[in-house]
Amino acid sequence: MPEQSPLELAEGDPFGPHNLPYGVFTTADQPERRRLGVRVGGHVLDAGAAAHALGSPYAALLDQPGLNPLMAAGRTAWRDVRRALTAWVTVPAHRPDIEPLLHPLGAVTMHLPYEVADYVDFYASEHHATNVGRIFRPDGDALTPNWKHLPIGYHGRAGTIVVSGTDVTRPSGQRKAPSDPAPVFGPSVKLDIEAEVGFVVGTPSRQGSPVELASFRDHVFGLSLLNDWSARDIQAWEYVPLGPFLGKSFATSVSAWVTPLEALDAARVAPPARTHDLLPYLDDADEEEPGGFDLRISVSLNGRVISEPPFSTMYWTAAQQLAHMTVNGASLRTGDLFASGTVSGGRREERGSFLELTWNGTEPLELPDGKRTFLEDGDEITLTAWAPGPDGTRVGLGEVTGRIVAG
Ligand SMILES: O=C(O)/C=C/C(=O)CC(=O)CC(=O)O
Ligand SMILES: [Ca+2]
Ligand SMILES: [Mg+2]
Repeated sequence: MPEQSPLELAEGDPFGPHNLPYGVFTTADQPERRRLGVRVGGHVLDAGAAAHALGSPYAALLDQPGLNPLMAAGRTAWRDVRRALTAWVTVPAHRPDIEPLLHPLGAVTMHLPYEVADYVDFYASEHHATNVGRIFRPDGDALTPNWKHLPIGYHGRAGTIVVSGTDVTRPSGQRKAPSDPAPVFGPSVKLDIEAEVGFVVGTPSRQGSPVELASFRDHVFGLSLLNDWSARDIQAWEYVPLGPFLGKSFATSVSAWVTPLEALDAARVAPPARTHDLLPYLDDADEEEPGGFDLRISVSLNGRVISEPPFSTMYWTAAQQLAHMTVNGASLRTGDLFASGTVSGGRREERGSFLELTWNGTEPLELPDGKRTFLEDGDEITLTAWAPGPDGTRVGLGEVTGRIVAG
């Protein structure tokens, strides 16, 4: 019997031709040569080599060590390249050219797929913000007065974003519990995760020109799963009044795969009903396209699912976040990454952080190997997700994984 082609995928494969996420890989025989790849089932297609083999006009965009040139090329190029890739992996006549350029995922090393420019992190889940407000500020209102009027965010540290699979060293820092007489220094004892989705900018914008809600698709290339590792003890002491700093800047993990927005057309949903009138630049009531995404996230600790945060519950949309972060005229650069904020649903088993899952350590998770409050050295956290695709298919978003090592 002839060997089955890697292009003949099982029915319902979440990495079929309806998905085609981008990544950057190296092979063992050429560990220094980073190449742009596209995931097809359990393989990665060497996109540059495929473009050359087929005489494609997109070879200059695809024969690259990273995604930046394609991201900068703009929406029409994104659509055309995706059409070409779809044909390359589906038209039988291309098989003899394409098949030799497919590498099994187990035989490649994945890298950060683009150079991160600026990094911004939002705070867009009403459930998360309410929980964190109750925990950190028990004497005040859970939501701050501005929360329903603008998507709150802060600028993070672009240079410490790492690709899935990278170990995370437990950070040290200052902490001071309210009952402590003075601050102490040492390894964080409240190391946590935040299950998030990161949106990456392709097309830049000019300084002084805000990006409107309706221009979201012209600028945003795609999205990835993201874990915003957070040291809650460092954060709780340092954040007043300027916000998160060292408690969140030591490492942020992203998936090796960037899913193009076009692959998620069937996953667009309306965000939750707005409870407050919005200023015109944020008012999405009359937008043609619903601003939410129906992404079903799953969080695992050492291989066991501990939470399933639903992204569809996010109050602020990525388009509103983009409009807000540019409304003052701040420009966008190719590679700017903005994260959604922790995704938490309304139920306990939908919370996207240990802070919330264990109520700041006061209600430990009961796991087969004992009670758990925050992360221990050796723990491995994996986020996965899928979204509805066309015709009842699923779009896999890959995974972001990281293991805690002692500091
Ligand atoms: O309310 C606070 O003091 C801060 C809460 C956070 O941890 C902010 C954050 O990282 C935003 C998010 O991921 O939703
Ligand atoms: Ca965060
Ligand atoms: Mg972080």
